[in-house]
Amino acid sequence: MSIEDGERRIEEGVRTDFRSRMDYGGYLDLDKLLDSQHPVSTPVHPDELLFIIQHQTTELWFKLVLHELESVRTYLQADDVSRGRKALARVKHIFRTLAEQWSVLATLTPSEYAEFRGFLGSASGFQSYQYRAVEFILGNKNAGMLPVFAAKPEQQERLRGVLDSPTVYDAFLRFLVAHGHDVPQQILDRDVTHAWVEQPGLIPVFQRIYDDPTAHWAEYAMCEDLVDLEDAFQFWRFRHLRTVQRTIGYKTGTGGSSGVDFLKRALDLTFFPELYSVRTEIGN
Ligand code: HEM
Ligand SMILES: N[C@@H](CC(=O)c1ccccc1NC=O)C(=O)O
Repeated sequence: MSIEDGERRIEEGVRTDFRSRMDYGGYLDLDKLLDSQHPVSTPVHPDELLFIIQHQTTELWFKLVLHELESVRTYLQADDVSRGRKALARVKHIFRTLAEQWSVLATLTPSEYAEFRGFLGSASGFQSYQYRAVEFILGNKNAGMLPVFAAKPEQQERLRGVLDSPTVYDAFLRFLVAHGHDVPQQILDRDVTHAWVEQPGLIPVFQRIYDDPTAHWAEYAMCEDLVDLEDAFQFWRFRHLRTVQRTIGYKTGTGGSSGVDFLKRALDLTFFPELYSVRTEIGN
């Protein structure tokens, strides 16, 4: 009998004494994690906890995204496309989850948010160092973001490290060269500290792959994975924009930007423009 009087019987072997054993909370450092929510509103607004947890969970996922993207780059450099694709798939699923998570924050009404927004001062997601690092490693580099982190030298240095390193796309182009594709040398020699700008010289390279996927399956699959990733990332940006619009309308941001209009312009940023442009040529 599995249920008695509505209770599941706890089996004999189930451990209950953790005075000298590793337990759940210890392993996960839950004391620290669950003691990290500090509302600043006075009196504490009941919805500020939602606001904090939504950000903290996002930052935790960003931490994993960055870690996985660094490994995608390493796998590509080591010519291990299968493992690269697997790590990329994980990142894609994280972004889909994060895009979906906006619906939780959307339960915060404009009037509820207005009641504690003033307590946030000039804090803004614009100052998220991990978000910026993810943008950088994917190619949206912008050295102008570094001063934002001047008050946090450790973060600023890590961000500078990502700015100075090749992107996932740079690593992918080298992978293509190793597999016999004719990537123009001046593209390979680019200054990796700059934002990626569309390179028409890459279109024929991708055209050759898309014209005969069977002959270039690994490269083809990786191209499609990158498109999936850009789509998922843009979807996150879009849902952020729409959540902001429904919550603060056209107010200027706490970070000092115009707000919705500034966020809209981020939708024009792109990581892998040639992978979209090549689609225009398919079937012609
Ligand atoms: C009601 C909730 C939110 C509002 C009203 C809001 C509003 C804004 C605004 C107005 C900006 C532009 C910068 C500024 O002037 O402040 C911004 C940027 C940003 N926010 Fe939010 N945000 C919200 C929730 C979130 C959440 C949950 C995250 C997750 C970490 C987030 C991450 C970001 C990031 C990364 C940026 C920089 C975007 C960029 O540079 O393109 N925001 N937000
Ligand atoms: N920029 C937002 C404030 C905000 O959303 C925020 C404030 C503190 C920490 C993170 C935030 N999230 C995203 O910008 C606003 O203008 O209302």
